[in-house]
This record gives sequence, structure tokens and C-alpha cells, in this order.
Amino acid sequence: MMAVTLSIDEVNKLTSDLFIKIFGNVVEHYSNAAIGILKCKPFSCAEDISMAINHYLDLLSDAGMIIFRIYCLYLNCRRVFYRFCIYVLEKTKVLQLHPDLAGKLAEKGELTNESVEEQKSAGLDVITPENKHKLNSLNEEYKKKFSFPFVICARENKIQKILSSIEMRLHNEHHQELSTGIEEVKKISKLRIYEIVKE
Ligand SMILES: NC(=O)N[C@H]1NC(=O)NC1=O
Repeated sequence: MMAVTLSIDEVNKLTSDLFIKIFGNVVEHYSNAAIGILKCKPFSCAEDISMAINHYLDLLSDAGMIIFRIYCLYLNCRRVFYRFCIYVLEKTKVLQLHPDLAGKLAEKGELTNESVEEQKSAGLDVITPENKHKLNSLNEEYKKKFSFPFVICARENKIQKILSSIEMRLHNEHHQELSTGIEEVKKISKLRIYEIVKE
């Protein structure tokens, strides 16, 4: 994302190209969300943009999931179900575009600027080796179970809360985590929008 701050009037005057450049990463690596809310212009405030993003995310497909899930359970084949999620379901894709917290991309310095700041604010840049090892193995366990990474709004949490949340959420069912993960994406996106739009 381009790092700028704008008033809501300035946002409403942006060309579509610039709007997508500036808001293209309010959902991590998913500029389709910014493209999808262009039609909602003019916005009345930052909250209005955030609500449009939330609405866009809510409408993403996970259609057919329940029926397909029952079918896969009937076949006793979880793997088929998860593969289906990977290729067909857009909410799953949104979650998969998020980097692991304190993961390989962070180690290689390949996070987006927004993610760097968010992970820093949770103290993940100064994580102890023990906590890093714990978080990395919980992340792997989580991905193995759900086929998408554990997503949480890092700006609203610190390391101990992140560790206890992942441990707790690992017990959830797939549909619960899909929904919880998307709710966390909405929180992340809202804070990113508020970084751009200043009243
Ligand atoms: N995995 C995950 O939650 N990633 C993120 N969370 C956040 O606040 N920024 C991220 O990149």
C-alpha cells in the first residue's frame, strides 16, 4: 500500500487506480476488496469504508460449504473437504494470504509494511526463542488442521494473548475458525483504513 494520509474528501476524489493503490492492502494482499468497494463511493468517513470492506468480506463465497462438509464427513474424508476449501472458497483464500505471526516471511524480511508494524506492536519483533518456538509449532498445527494460517489482529494483542488464543482456537471446528479468522481480518482492515483516513 502507498503510505499516505487523506481526508475523506480527498479519498472520494481519488481516481479508481489511485484508490486501489492506496487501499489495495487494507485486506492483506487482496486488492479485490478495494476494487469491490469502489462502487460504494462517496464514503462519509473512515468507518464507512471499513463497513464497506466488512460487507464485501461477508459476501465472499463459502457457499455450499455446509452441504459439502456433510458429504465429506459422510465419506469420512476430511482431506477432500479441505482441498475443496483451498480451491473454491474465497474466504479461505483471504485467510491464506496472511503471513504467519513471527513466521518465515518475518524472518526473511518479506512482510508487507503494514504487517511489520502490526507484528511489532504485538511485541513479535522481540519474541523470546521459547515463545517463538511455541508459536511456530502451534501455527503449524493450526495450518495442518484448517489449511489456512491462524489470523488475529496483532495490534489488539500481545504475545501471551496470541499464544493462548491459538491454543484455544485450535479446538474449534473448521467453520468457526473460518468465521473467526474473517472477523479478525475485519479488525486488521479497520485499523489499516484508520491509518490512511484522518478526519
Ligand atoms: N497471521 C496473522 O494474523 N497475520 C496478521 N495479523 C495482523 O495483525 N497482521 C498480520 O499480518
